[in-house]
Amino acid sequence: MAMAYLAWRLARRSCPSSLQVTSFPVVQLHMNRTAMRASQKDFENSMNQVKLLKKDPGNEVKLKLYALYKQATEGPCNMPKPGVFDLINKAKWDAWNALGSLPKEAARQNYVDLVSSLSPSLESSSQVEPGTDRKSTGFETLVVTSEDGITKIMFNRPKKKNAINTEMYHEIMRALKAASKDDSIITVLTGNGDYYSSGNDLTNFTDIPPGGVEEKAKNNAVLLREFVGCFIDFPKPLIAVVNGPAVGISVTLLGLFDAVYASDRATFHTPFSHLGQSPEGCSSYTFPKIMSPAKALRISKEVIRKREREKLHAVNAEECNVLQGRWLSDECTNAVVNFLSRKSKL
Ligand SMILES: CCCCCCCCCCC/C=C/C(=O)SCCNC(=O)CCNC(=O)[C@H](O)C(C)(C)COP(=O)(O)OP(=O)(O)OC[C@H]1O[C@@H](n2cnc3c(N)ncnc32)[C@H](O)[C@@H]1OP(=O)(O)O
Repeated sequence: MAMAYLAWRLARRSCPSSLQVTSFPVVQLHMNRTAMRASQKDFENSMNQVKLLKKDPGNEVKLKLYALYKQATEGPCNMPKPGVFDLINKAKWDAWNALGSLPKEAARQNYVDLVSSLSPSLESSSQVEPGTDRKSTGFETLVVTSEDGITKIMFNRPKKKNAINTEMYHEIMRALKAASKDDSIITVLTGNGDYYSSGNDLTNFTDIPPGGVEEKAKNNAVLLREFVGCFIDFPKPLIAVVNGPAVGISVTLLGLFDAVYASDRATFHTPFSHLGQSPEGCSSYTFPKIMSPAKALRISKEVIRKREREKLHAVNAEECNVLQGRWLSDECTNAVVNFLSRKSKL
C-alpha cells in the first residue's frame, strides 16, 4: 500500500488532565486509490442500491444521502438559501451546507459507507454484482467487507459516535480473528458517520450484575485484556483510517497499528484522568516509545513484534489490573454518572 507521506501531528488535546496525548505517526489522508477511496462504480452501485431499499431509512438518513450525493457530484453547497417557509428545500439546503468543504472523494466514500450501513434492509433485495465487496454478515455493530486484498472493518454505531459496547468489543475481536485468516493482505479499521469512535461505551458501567461492581470490573478487565491482545497478536498490516474524532481506547490502540491515516476531521483525545481512569491499549508503553514510521510489511512486523509481544502482553495485563481498580474509584463513578446524567440518561 503506497504510503502518501508520514506526517507527525501533535495530537495534543486540551484534556482536562495533566496527561497530554503524545504525538504518534499519522499519515495525512491521501488515501491509496485501491485501498480506501470509493470508486465511481462503487458510488453508482450505491445509488442503485438506494433505489432497492425495502425499508424507508427515515428523513435524517435521506437528508444525509441527499447532501452526500450533492457534495460528491457538485462539491460544496452552491444553492441559494431557501426561505424559512420552504421547509423541504430548507432542510435539504441545511444538510448539504453542513458538509462545508468536504472533498468530493470523501463525500463519495461516506455515501457508499452510509448505504452499506443500511445493508440489512438491502440484503434481501439488492442485486449485488458478482466480484464486488464480499460483505460479511452476522455483525450487529460492524460492517465488514473484503475486496482487492483489503478487509475493511467499519465501526457501525454512528448514532452513538461508534461508542464500543460489550457486543462491539466481541464483534471486533471476531472480525479481527476472521481477517487474520482470510485471503486479504491488509486490514483496515474505520468508522461510519462523523466519528471514528468515541471509545468505551460509558453505559458499560451501568448494567451491574448480581455479583456487584467488583465482579463487573474483574470481568471487564479480562475482556479488555483479551480485546487488546487481539491487536497485539494481529499478524497482518493493520491500518486505521481515522475519519473523524477518536476518543479513549480507539486512540490508545493506535500505537499497535502499522499505519494511521488521519482525515482533516480527525482529533485524538485520551481523557484518562478526566474519567478517573488510567492508560489502556498498551499506550503506557507504545506512546512513549513510538519514534519512527510505523511498520507496514508483514515480515518486518513479525520481526519487530516478536521481540515485543511478550512485553506488550505483560504491559496489557498490568494496565488491565490497574484499570480494574480505577473502575471502582469515586472519580470514575462520578465522571460516568456526570456523563450519563447530563442528558437525563440515568
Ligand atoms: C464497572 C466496570 C465497568 C468497566 C467497563 C469498561 C470496559 C473496557 C474499558 C476500556 C478502557 C476504555 C476507556 C475509554 O475509551 S475512555 C473514553 C470513553 N469515552 C468518552 O468519555 C466519550 C463520551 N462521549 C462524549 O464525550 C460525547 O458524546 C462526544 C464528545 C464523543 C460527542 O459529543 P456530541 O455532543 O457531538 O454528541 P453526543 O454527546 O450527543 O453523542 C451522541 C449520542 O452518542 C452517545 N455517546 C457518545 N459517546 C458515547 C460513549 N462513549 N458512551 C456512551 N454513549 C455515547 C451520546 O450519549 C448520545 O446518545 P443519545 O443521542 O442517546 O443522547
